[in-house]
Amino acid sequence: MGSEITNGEIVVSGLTKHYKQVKAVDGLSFTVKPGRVTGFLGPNGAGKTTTLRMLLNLVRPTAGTATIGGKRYADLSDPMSGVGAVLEASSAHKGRTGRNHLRVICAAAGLPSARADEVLEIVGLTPAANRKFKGYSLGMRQRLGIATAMLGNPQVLILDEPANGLDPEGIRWMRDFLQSLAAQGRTILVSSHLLSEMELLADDVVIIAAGKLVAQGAVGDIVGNMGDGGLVRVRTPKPDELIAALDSASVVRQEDGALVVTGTTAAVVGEAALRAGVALHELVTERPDLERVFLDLTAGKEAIR
Ligand SMILES: Nc1ncnc2c1ncn2[C@@H]1O[C@H](COP(=O)(O)OP(=O)(O)OP(=O)(O)O)[C@@H](O)[C@H]1O
Repeated sequence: MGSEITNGEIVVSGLTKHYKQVKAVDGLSFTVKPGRVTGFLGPNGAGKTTTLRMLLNLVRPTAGTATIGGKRYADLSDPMSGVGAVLEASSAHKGRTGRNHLRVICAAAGLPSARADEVLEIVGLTPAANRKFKGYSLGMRQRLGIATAMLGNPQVLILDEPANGLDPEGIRWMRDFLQSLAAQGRTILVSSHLLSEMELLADDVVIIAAGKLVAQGAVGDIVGNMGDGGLVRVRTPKPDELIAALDSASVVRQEDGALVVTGTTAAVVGEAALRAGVALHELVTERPDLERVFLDLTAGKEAIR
């Protein structure tokens, strides 16, 4: 792996990018740890791509800094072995095979052409190595993009929306692939606008909206906190007695006779039923629609722009 970066921690500090009136990124600070897959999550237009572009020295910040392994990208002497990135759906010369596409880049970068076959193997594209790019599916194009980013055997991998358009099997492959790279001690940063994707792919998550940090932490903790607004669905032959035993303001009667209780847990409802001496025929916790909670968490911020 690249010797220049030994600890590929990404540190974003006070990062800001203004385009005339638009505060695309606005005083953003977060860190990304090596050895983990970190999801960079935010609704469309939140500023994810602009942040990644600043990290890769493709856009100049209005203020603040972004470093990888303690250095700005522009100061890396061998960026290819330090950082691999795929910012857009991969494109290649349509009539060129995947293998030749990679060989051309190897030649330009001074890498042995055998490296092309190694990265094809790493991303599972060997069977399609001699097929032309124009015949590649979206999933194969994503893999070829990642293969390109892996040419320099980078310590840090940055992928913009890598799961976009993948089918469940493709997402499962992506998860296993990214997890295996993280297990080797690499730093993996992947963006998405879908919480459900991040739940599948990431260990940690950084959530932004309107260019600002909303939350950062282990994906399980963040999703767990979002789940606090859970619902308990309960069915009893004596609903009036149960409602009397609960905070009635939190209970909604359903048309099918069930009760839905908000802001509580199944344990609290079960114990209230026991105290009231009513039988329960059903008691389930319903997970809130996390995508909905995520949108609520990040909504309203749009208006700030
Ligand atoms: N070159 C530019 N000039 C002007 N405004 C820009 C430019 N690049 C981005 N923006 C604006 O900055 C904001 C953030 O855009 P950005 O692409 O970083 O968001 P994003 O989170 O990556 O969204 P998406 O998922 O849609 O790509 C948007 O309002 C966008 O219109």
